[in-house]
Amino acid sequence: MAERIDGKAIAAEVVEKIKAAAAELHRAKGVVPGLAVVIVGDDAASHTYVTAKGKRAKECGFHSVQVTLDADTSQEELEKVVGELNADPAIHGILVQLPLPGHLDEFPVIQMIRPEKDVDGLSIVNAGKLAVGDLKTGLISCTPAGAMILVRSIHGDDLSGLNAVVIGRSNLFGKPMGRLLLQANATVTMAHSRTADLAAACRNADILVAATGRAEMVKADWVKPGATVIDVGITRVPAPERGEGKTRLLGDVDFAACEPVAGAITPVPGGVGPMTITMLMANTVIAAYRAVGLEAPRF
Ligand SMILES: NC(=O)C1=CN([C@@H]2O[C@H](COP(=O)(O)OP(=O)(O)OC[C@H]3O[C@@H](n4cnc5c(N)ncnc54)[C@H](OP(=O)(O)O)[C@@H]3O)[C@@H](O)[C@H]2O)C=CC1
Ligand SMILES: Nc1nc(=O)c2c([nH]1)NC[C@@H]1CN(c3ccc(C(=O)N[C@@H](CCC(=O)O)C(=O)O)cc3)C=[N+]21
Repeated sequence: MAERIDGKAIAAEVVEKIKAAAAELHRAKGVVPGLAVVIVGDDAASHTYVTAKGKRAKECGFHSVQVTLDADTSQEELEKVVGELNADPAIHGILVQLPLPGHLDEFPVIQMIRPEKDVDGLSIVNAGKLAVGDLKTGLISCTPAGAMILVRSIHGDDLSGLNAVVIGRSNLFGKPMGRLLLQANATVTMAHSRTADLAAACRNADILVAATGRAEMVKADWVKPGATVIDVGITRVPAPERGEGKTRLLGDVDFAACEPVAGAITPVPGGVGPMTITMLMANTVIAAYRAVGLEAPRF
C-alpha cells in the first residue's frame, strides 16, 4: 500500500512559516502583505475556492481583498480593475481567477498584471524566468510550486536519475511543473491529449503527475510499482449518497485502484489543493518582502 501524502498537514507546516515571515515583515517594516483576488461571474466552484483563499489569507494575517465582477463585465472594466490593483501600494499579489467568461480575452488581462504582483506566475516575465532556470527573482505558479513541495517530501531536493511524467501542458500547471521537475534534475516527459501511448509513457514514471481534469483516467496498470503519484485534477461530481444536491471531488487518478501499486500518492481532496492555496500566500509574502527591498524567504 502506498504512503498517503498528506497535503493538508504539509500545508499547515508551510502556513506556520508564512505567518512567521509576515510577522517579521511587519516588525521590520510595518508592512502587511496584501492579496487581491478578482473573480468574474458566478461559477459556484470558483466562488468556493475564492472564499477559501480569503479565509487562508486572514489566517496568515494578510490584508485580503476580493473583487467580484458581474458575468457581463467588459474587457475594459476588468482591465481598469487590474490597473487599479497594480497601482495600489497595499496590494502585493493579484490573482485573476481563471477561466474567465467566454467573451473576455484572458491573455491581455494576465499580461497587464505587474510581474512583481503576479502571484500566479503567469506573466511572460515570470514564466520566462522559470524557463531559463531563474527560480530566485520571479514568482512561480502556486499549484506546481505546492506540488513540488509534496514531491520533495518523498524524494528530497535532487531528482537525479528519476523519470517524471506530467500529463497536461497548461500554462497554469503542466508547463511550469515540467520546468520545476527538470530544474530538480528529473528526466521529464510532457504528455497531453495528442500523446500516442499515454499508458506506456506513464508506466515509465518514477514520479507521475496528472493534471487533465479527466476524472479517474489514470488506471492501476499505468502506474510503475513504487512510483510517486501526484494528482492535481479536480472534478466535482454529484454524490446523491451523501444527501440531496451534495457533491464530491474526483481526481485524475483512480485512487482506489492505484493506491496498492504506487509507493506514495496524494488524495483528492487533501493533497495538492491545500498546497495551492498555501503557496498563493507564500507568493504574496515573497512579493511583499521584495516590494520593500528585503530578500524574500524561501518556502
Ligand atoms: N488542485 C489544485 O490546486 C488545482 C487543480 N487544478 C485542476 O487540474 C486540472 C488541470 O488544470 P489546468 O492545467 O488548468 O487545465 P487545462 O484544461 O488548461 O489543461 C488540461 C491539460 O490536460 C490535457 N488533457 C486533457 N485530456 C487529456 C487526455 N485525455 N489525455 C491526455 N491529456 C489530456 C490537455 O491536453 P491538450 O493541451 O492537448 O489539450 C491539457 O494540456 C483541472 O482538473 C483543474 O481543475 C488546476 C489548478 C489547481
Ligand atoms: N488564476 C487561477 N489560479 C489558480 O490556481 C486556479 C484558478 N485560477 N482557477 C481554478 C483552479 C483550481 N484551483 C484549485 C485550488 C485549490 C483547490 C482546493 O483547495 N481543493 C481542496 C478541496 C476543496 C473543496 O473541498 O472544494 C482539496 O483538494 O483538498 C482546488 C482547486 C486553483 N485554480
